[in-house]
Amino acid sequence: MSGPPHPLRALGAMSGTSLDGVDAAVVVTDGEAIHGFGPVAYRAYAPDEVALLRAALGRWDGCDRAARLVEDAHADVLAGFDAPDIVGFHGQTVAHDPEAGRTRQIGDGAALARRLGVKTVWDFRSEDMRQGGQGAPLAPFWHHACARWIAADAPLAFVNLGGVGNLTWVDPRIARPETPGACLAFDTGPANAPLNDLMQQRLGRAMDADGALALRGRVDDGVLARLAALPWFARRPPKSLDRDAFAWLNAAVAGLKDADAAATLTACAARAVALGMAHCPAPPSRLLVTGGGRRNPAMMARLAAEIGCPVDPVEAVGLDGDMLEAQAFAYLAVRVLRGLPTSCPGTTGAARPVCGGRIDGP
Ligand SMILES: Nc1ncnc2c1ncn2[C@@H]1O[C@H](COP(=O)(O)OP(=O)(O)OP(=O)(O)O)[C@@H](O)[C@H]1O
Ligand SMILES: CC(=O)N[C@H]1[C@@H]2OC[C@@H](O2)[C@@H](O)[C@@H]1O[C@H](C)C(=O)O
Repeated sequence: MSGPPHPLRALGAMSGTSLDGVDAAVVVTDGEAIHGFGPVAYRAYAPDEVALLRAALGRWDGCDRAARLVEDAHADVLAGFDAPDIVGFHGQTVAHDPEAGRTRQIGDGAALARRLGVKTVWDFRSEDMRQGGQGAPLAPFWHHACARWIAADAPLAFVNLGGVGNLTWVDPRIARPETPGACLAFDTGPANAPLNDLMQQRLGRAMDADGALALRGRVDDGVLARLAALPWFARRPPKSLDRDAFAWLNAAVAGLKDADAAATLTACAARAVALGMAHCPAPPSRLLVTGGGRRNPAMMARLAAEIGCPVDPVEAVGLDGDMLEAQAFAYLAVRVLRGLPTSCPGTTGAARPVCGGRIDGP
């Protein structure tokens, strides 16, 4: 007689679009419910490593040195964990063109599995694209599991403010995430990427730490209005973006003083989320914010001002906003192992629920 599936100790790793480093986290799960959370770790990329990764952005082939760096950085950080049952390895996205049906994450999961001696699930996005999906976002099924873990009893939304922003609306009263009506997800628009690029270009800094510069500036409403008028925002989800899809914003603020430019790009990230809220099937009871942008008080204040429901960092419900994406790939790895779907029409636009990921290793 087969009982309920045994929970596994899954170790997930994510190297996000802001190119800051590798996040790694353990989740104990049967691929459906969350049974517990385990240790986490972070391995920052050094400045020369960031430069190597930046040079790979937009490249559909080559970049072997950048790929080796991604593998080495992951091998370093993942080897520090105690005997996981399975690894979920996202890799580093360097190019993403959903309209052309192509996406590229560098780093070889089979090589990583050999180095770690642990079964590894990777290449999470390709199968979704083959089935007509955007290949992103993939965290939504994890957000759904989190909403059930916190015993939410009404629809709510998660917003990830990484390089790009993405939003997941979930109805936790529906048990399976692939059931129509349980999840709707899409990329909202620019989040930290244009702001980080501005800080790097003008001040040689990686980010507007704590929103200090933006808090001193004035928002240029003309730029915000130009952003809001883009057909992207009216387009119905699912939809996903390349990191640099809104690079024109940096040209749009070129004539503004540093503080005003930072304030304007910060406001753009919040406005993109607010415009995205219109696509939710029903107003969410609350908005839970994850990703680095939740540490930026200027961005959070703009968001709270633009959104018609309570806005809180995910820490308000006991989750770890630095690790949610790494945890997502731990969870998805177990789902792939069990043959459960990792995306569906409501999250990526795939024609049907898709189980996406390659499995390699012992
Ligand atoms: N204290 C802070 N103040 C302001 N901004 C911050 C702070 N901490 C992090 N950030 C912003 O968050 C970014 C990192 O966010 P995060 O780690 O969520 O991105 P990511 O996972 O790489 O991106 P993505 O989710 O798009 O793949 C930083 O590059 C910075 O812009
Ligand atoms: C192609 C790609 O790597 N997309 C990332 C990126 O960063 C945020 C947003 O754009 C999201 O679509 C996705 O990452 C998260 C982990 C996701 O797939 O849910």
